[in-house]
Amino acid sequence: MSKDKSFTSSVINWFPGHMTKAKRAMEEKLKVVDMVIELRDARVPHASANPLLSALIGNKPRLVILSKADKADPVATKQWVQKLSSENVRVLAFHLQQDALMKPIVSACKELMKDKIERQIRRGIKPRAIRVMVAGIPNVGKSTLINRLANKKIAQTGDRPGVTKALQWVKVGKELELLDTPGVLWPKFEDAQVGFVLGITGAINDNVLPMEELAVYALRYLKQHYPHLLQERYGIGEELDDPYQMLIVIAKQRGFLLKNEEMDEKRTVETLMREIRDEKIGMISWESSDGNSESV
Ligand SMILES: Nc1nc2c(ncn2[C@@H]2O[C@H](COP(=O)(O)OP(=O)(O)OP(=O)(O)O)[C@@H](O)[C@H]2O)c(=O)[nH]1
Repeated sequence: MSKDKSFTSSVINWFPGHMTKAKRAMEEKLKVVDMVIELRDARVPHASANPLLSALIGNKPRLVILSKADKADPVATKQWVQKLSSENVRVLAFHLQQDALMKPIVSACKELMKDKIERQIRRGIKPRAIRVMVAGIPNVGKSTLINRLANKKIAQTGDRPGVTKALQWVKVGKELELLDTPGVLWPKFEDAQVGFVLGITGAINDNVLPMEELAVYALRYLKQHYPHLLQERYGIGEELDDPYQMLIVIAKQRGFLLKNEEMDEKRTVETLMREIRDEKIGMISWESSDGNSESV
């Protein structure tokens, strides 16, 4: 893609230059917690991860929660859950607004902290509640998760630059205590592909995004991985490979044509992107676990 460079830098510039502050705030919080709940978007589990988090967390146990699982391809999500799991890392996937969260999350945290708790018991120490913080990139579902676990609406300020707030704990049942503000971190910016999939899933403000480029990326990807969904929704046939031609098919199907019979590109692109984000096309994952060598 010819505009890869400018695209990546526009995405990077969108994140305010406060990464050092965010990192420091995260380090402060990490000092007082036993473990971390890291949120990632189930549709883009690689791109929505923060590149520094593993180093920051060190050997503290981690529960990775893949949010928005209701929007992702369930087969891909299952593969990601397996891929990201390890001895010190459990992985769960949820529709954060609808699924029962409390039981599986408390139980995963207890499981991850089992050794430490057992050591305390052996030494005659009564184990206290497990202290946990939630961390993740913007818009990944941190507030939704904290509010559901706390069972009330907690005013969120996050780690916004300039906002200082005393650390507050929220009780989650008897066995867990959660920091009421999450750690907000930036996503990976390693290449344009990451920027594209974050843009497509709505993690980045549309105002800074070249929407036609996102649409072209999305159509190419869908053609390769979910051709039947393109066929079902827009009647885009097997033979069509050129994303621009696919846009024309969509424009014709919807009647998005200008006076001269040319396609109304802006409207077509906007409609396509909206329908992707609203899962009108289907449940789609934008990264496959085979393509990404990462484990956490
Ligand atoms: N469909 C769906 N939407 C979700 C899910 N989790 C969160 N959302 C929506 O995603 C949007 C962002 O959620 P928030 O909880 O505000 O995310 P956040 O990480 O706190 O966002 P910042 O405050 O920007 O850091 C909201 O519109 C939520 O309703 C989910 O599992 N499924």
